[in-house]
Order: sequence, then structure tokens, then C-alpha cells
Amino acid sequence: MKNQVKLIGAPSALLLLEGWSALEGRDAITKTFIFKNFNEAFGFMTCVAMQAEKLDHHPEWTNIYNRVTVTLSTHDAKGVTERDVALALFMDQLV
Ligand SMILES: C[C@H](O)[C@H](O)[C@H]1CNC2=NC(N)=NC(=O)C2=N1
Repeated sequence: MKNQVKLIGAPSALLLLEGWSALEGRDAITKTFIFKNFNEAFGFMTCVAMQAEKLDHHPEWTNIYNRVTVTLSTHDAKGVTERDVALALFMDQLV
């Protein structure tokens, strides 16, 4: 059985975060991180990937050269939870 995690919703999550916004049509938060080059972007993704494994909480993301667009939502809860806030804060303190 998986631990249940409380749905907080994008609007509450956004009060705790900077530079994130709500996705349209779905309870999720998104942010685009821009780096100097691909190497910096991929380094960021590598650090986040290891943390995601540790937390068992994974981002949806795309990378185009120096740009990483991240969407966070908890599939199990069908929306934004404190796990998304924790992963978002981890990303923000890396950059
Ligand atoms: C089986 C596995 O533990 C689950 O699918 C985890 C993995 N990573 C996850 N990541 C995210 N973002 N949401 C989830 O609900 C989730 N669930």
C-alpha cells in the first residue's frame, strides 16, 4: 500500500513558491528553468533525478538545450501535494 498524501492544490502550493505557476486544465504547477548551456541544464536534471529517486517522487519535464520545463503533480492524489512543493523547493535551491 502506498502512503496517502494530502492534496493541497496548486493555488496553496504557489503561495509557498516563487516563479512557479498553475497549469491550465489540470491541478499541477510548472516552471521553466533557463541555464547558460546544455551542460548546466543537464547537470540540474541529474541532481533532481537523484533526489526524485530518493523521494520516490518524479517530475514531468522537457529539456531543449539550456531550458528545462518542469511540471509537478502527484498522480496518486490527482493533483498538487506537499511532495510537489518539496521537490519544487529542492529545484529552486539548486539554481
Ligand atoms: C510506484 C511509484 O512509487 C509511484 O508511481 C510514485 C512514483 N513517482 C511519482 N511521482 C509523481 N510525480 N507522482 C506520483 O504519484 C508518483 N508516484
